Amino acid sequence: MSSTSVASGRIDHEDISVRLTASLPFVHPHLEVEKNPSKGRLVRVKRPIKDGEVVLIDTPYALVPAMIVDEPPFSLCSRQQCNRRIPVGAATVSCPEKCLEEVVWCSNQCQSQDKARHGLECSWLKHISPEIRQSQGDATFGLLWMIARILINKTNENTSSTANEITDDKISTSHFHRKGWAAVWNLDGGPDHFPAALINQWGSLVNNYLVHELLGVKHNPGDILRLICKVETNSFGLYPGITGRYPVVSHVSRGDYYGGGIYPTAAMFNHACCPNITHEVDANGRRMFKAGRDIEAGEECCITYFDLFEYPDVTSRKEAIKNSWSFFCSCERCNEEGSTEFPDFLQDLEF
Ligand SMILES: C[S@@+](CC[C@H](N)C(=O)[O-])C[C@H]1O[C@@H](n2cnc3c(N)ncnc32)[C@H](O)[C@@H]1O
Repeated sequence: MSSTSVASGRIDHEDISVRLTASLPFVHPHLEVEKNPSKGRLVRVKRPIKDGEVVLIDTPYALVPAMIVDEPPFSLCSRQQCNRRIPVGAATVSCPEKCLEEVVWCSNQCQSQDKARHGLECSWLKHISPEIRQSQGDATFGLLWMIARILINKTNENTSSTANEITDDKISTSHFHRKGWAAVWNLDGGPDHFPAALINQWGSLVNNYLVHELLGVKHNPGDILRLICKVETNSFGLYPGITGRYPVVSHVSRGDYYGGGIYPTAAMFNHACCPNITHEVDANGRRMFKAGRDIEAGEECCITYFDLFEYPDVTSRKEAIKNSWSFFCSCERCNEEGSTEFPDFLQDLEF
């Protein structure tokens, strides 16, 4: 067991495994959130942080198992307070209603403790998911299931209505003081961040599938649409390995996707292709962020949003970011590598 402590901002894996989820999220005392005109909010370091220090540990507000890969390396225990990853082939408990193959628990105890929560999604999964998967595809179903689980967790949290009063222009920089649904609703991303055609498509999905009598929770369709925008802007994938080692080790990938989730506190990190923060998920879905090098006071803390191993050149990285997150990366590495590339407009000129 390590002698370091959360209070000093230094924790290691052994500490985390015995710490109660209730004491999370942990945010290093040297971090603060501020606003930037081009990137929105960002996380900055007030006082230096050493290479390897844990800077943040977050618990997921909701997780869903991978829907888009044939053989994910793990399934996930459905009980939100457990989230255990279960290796393929290990024993699991399935839903007695056989609602969906991907719904499993790691033990009878988890299944029985999750009965009430799962009861709110079970009929919807059983009767509506086949239609969604067939007509909209697995990725869209995964997104809608994530939204359904968030709404169920919000309902179970029994939050006050004040969390719902936030509008996009009022999202607050005091994000680290918010927890649960209040932190989810304070996330960036509104309908104006996405093309109108996509918003219309999501609006139809909300009306057809999420405002539905078989889903055990009811919400305003406009708010559900805003929630989809927030989830699309802020969700994290689950991978077995570490994301964001830098410099990139050319033969080390973070491994295969096995699920996705919303980590409301960690979603404050912006992206850089030369990240100074790594992140990794433990066996219960908790996500730990560590300094990848010494970080000086005043530096921004950035993670990478994708596996840098898969996108070695600046052109493929810019393309991936544009397609998946709709922003233009101007990190130090892209600026440096981009300046050595032949600009697009010159390629069109005839000499
Ligand atoms: C997960 S959120 C990060 C926190 C966000 N800046 C906020 O205000 O809550 C992702 C969004 O942040 C912005 N962002 C992240 N990294 C960026 C970067 N390198 N350059 C520009 N914008 C970035 C984009 O708007 C992106 O959709």
